[in-house]
Amino acid sequence: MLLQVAARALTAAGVGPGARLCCALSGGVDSVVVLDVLHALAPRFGFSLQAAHVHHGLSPHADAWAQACATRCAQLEVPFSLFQVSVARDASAGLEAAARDQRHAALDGVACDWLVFGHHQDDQAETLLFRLLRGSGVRGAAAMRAVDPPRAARPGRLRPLLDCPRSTIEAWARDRGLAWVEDESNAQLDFSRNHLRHRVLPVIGERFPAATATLARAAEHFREASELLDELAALDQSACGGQPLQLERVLALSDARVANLLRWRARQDNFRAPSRSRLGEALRQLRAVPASHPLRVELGDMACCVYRGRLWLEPAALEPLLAQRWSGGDALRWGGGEVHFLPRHGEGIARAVLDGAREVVLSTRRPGLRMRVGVGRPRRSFKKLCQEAEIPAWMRDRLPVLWVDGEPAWIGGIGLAADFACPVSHAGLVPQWRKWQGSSQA
Ligand SMILES: Nc1ncnc2c1ncn2[C@@H]1O[C@H](COP(=O)(O)OP(=O)(O)OP(=O)(O)O)[C@@H](O)[C@H]1O
Repeated sequence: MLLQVAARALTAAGVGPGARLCCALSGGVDSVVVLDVLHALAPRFGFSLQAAHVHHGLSPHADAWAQACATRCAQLEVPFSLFQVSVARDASAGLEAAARDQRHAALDGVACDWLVFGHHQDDQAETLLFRLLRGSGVRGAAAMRAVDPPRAARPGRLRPLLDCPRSTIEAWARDRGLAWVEDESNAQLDFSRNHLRHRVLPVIGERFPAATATLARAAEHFREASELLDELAALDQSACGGQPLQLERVLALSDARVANLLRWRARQDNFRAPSRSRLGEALRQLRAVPASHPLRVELGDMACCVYRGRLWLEPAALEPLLAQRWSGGDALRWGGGEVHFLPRHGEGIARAVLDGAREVVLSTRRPGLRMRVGVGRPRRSFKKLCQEAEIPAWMRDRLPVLWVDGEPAWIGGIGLAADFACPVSHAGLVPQWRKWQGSSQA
């Protein structure tokens, strides 16, 4: 039964001949069984198999666990890698979370298409209960997936035993005479999750024998709901004019939809999830303040900004700006973000002008700055340019200006000076301002 369940997950992931699988091997019963199952299925599917263990150096038994993993892989003739990481004992997110981050970062470095984990149905149920008790929302309560496809340079994640109860996995290990190590921390009841596993769930199970399967199913429902909320947010963003959002349309949505949209937007730009109370406060201000009024409400590490009927998110903390010389590079840092110089034919600033200049500097505006943005149009003051480009007052001192021999050639968020424009069929450079690292938008 275990083989069939795992085979179904591999098929669903499209694993076939030539795929490279790596078993994330802790040495515990779950991943030892996964390794065993993968080893049995490899000839049928034609994938190559390796295993990796992360040595956190936290337990006095860590060396023994790593040795047990190496021994088992040698018996199966499966290539084995050992990663040694050092976890800061005073990590602000907590020791377990820091170890987890280090583990996943190390495993992401394995040259493979899929990392395969030993998570099972009881993990799913325990995680749901734990998270609900900690106050998670729909997204936090969403189930792990059996198949998380690879993205960017990161291998995909497979959890082929996710639908199996722990008892089935342990029975397989006993029947096959497998050896595994016990993590002594799993028995410590002062860890909340262990308390749920050893004390709470058995009591629930006395009255509700199918509790584990039912809770795992509930986690699936939460995942579906969470995916639907993400889809709704993407639709709402398009209906509200994309980025930046049009405030009037946003305010036509219910509070719950605005909150969902802002949470989703925050995730897209790698901000931390805002607290419910701060989000409520932002919503109150958005609805109370006249649309023409500029607004900047801080929500944790991001700020919700409104200016001239547009709404967007940006980092709450503004990083210092340092003037820098440009000497032909692809990019310069600017505050928390960057200005990129993209080579384009017949577009942007004439390359020959930049190469022939005595000094090209990226810095902020200078007193008396005036610039002509269109051929034949008058030069306009910085203030006027900002008003036309609808740039709020609090951002104006942070706009990057490219000074070529003392003349403004480009202003981030405003555009190019007509006098510096690249003639057709000449080499040009188009400056592009990415306002902060992690921003999904240039
Ligand atoms: N030290 C390790 N080295 C390699 N793989 C590991 C290690 N620890 C855990 N794993 C992998 O992660 C799976 C889940 O382990 P465990 O339940 O201890 O972690 P978790 O923190 O609950 O899960 P997650 O890492 O997904 O948050 C294991 O079955 C195994 O595949």
